[in-house]
Amino acid sequence: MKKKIALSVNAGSSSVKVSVYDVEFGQAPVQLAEAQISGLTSPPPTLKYVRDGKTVIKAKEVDDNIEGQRDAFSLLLETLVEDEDLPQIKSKEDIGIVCHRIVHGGDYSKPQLISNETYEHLENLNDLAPLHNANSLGIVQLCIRALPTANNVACFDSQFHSTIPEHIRTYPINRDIARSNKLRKYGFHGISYAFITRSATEFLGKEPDEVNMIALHLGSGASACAIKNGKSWDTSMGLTPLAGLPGATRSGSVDPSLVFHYASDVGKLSPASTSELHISRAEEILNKESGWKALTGTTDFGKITSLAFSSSSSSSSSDDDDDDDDYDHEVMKLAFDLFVDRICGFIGSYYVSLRGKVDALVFAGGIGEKSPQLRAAVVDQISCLGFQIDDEVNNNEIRNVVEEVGKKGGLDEPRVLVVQTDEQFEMARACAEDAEFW
Ligand SMILES: Nc1ncnc2c1ncn2[C@@H]1O[C@H](COP(=O)(O)OP(=O)(O)O)[C@@H](O)[C@H]1O
Ligand SMILES: CC(=O)OP(=O)(O)O
Ligand SMILES: [Mg+2]
Repeated sequence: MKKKIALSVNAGSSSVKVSVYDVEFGQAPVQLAEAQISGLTSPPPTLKYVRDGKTVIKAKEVDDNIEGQRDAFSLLLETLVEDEDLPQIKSKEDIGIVCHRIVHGGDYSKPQLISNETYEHLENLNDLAPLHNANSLGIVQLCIRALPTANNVACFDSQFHSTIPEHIRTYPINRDIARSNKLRKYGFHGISYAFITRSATEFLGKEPDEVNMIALHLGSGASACAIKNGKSWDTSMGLTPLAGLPGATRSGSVDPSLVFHYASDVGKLSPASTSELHISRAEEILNKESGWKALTGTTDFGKITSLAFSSSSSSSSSDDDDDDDDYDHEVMKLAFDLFVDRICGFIGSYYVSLRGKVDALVFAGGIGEKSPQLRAAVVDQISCLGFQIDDEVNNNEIRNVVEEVGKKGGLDEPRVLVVQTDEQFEMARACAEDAEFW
């Protein structure tokens, strides 16, 4: 009977989450601890640490030396190794497997043990996920050096979407160039969609190949996914994680010509390019200088929501303060309404693409799980399709992995669920099942 301690590392665009599992080959991983640093795009970043299901550190501000995902990971690893009440990791040698979330996996259709060859292959994909892949590979490098006894495994966000049919994943461009440059829809957040699909299918009491859903992963990066017979049928992100819905610093889909009218130097390499990541000004503008940050000045959608719903005629002491409050309220409401509009656009399109056979709409990700206002606004706009929110349940704190927030209507009426997605668990689960990583 083989047992190992596994770390699952999820480097998102605004956070790094690391979970520790006791893993037995072929069995479901058992979580021992979870540490995360969030708010990397809205400093100061904060550290949260949970051991044995109990919160040890709730939201400790960490100092400004945390420059990015790699620094955040170092601090998380230190937190775990130095915790005397986590006896399973007394030293770094106790860690047997590290599962890394790699957002762009190109054509890989299963997780890969990271050898020199895989690493080089993945490096070539860095430019196609400019907020993710190079950061994750930085963490992989650190693990190779700091944890020499561990197997490093790459798990891909794009893998779940390998089932998208050709007519949906193809862009209407020259076919030879598309083939040679591998230009097609890949799709991301797939580790999360795999978790969502299994959890929601079990909750609905259906067989895996008989469930149709529209799932929304709404976090710093946001996407929608149409799931047909348990498999990805379409998703809103594309060749890169820029397409589709807007995000914390991303524009989402805009007219492709827009960027050429935005500034004159957009074809040039950005000064922020490094030897690991080549990024043009155009990509930098649309990936890092747009989205909620550009529109409202904050990447925190919780703040956007509360200001959007605050009264615009507050009784501030001066006229200037009143003007500021009005501006905040107006621009936050604009951002909120814009997001609802774009999300509903995808739901409508996927509802038709799935021929109206939809068992459930699922909300997940930081915003999907924590914003009852957003869920209510979306469901209200799509009520013509039969979706209905239960206001009382929707406003309660979400405690279980899957919770129903829709009104329980007739048998044929689509359900509305919230899934507390867990990408770290999904990666550890996949690694526990594959003998190659043991
Ligand atoms: N109470 C809240 N209401 C709305 N949005 C929230 C709330 N709390 C956190 N968020 C949003 O969730 C986002 C983080 O989502 P998450 O999925 O954890 O991010 P990442 O993409 O880094 O993995 C934050 O950017 C924040 O905007
Ligand atoms: C793919 C993606 O955008 O991921 P995240 O939301 O974690 O940044
Ligand atoms: Mg994420």
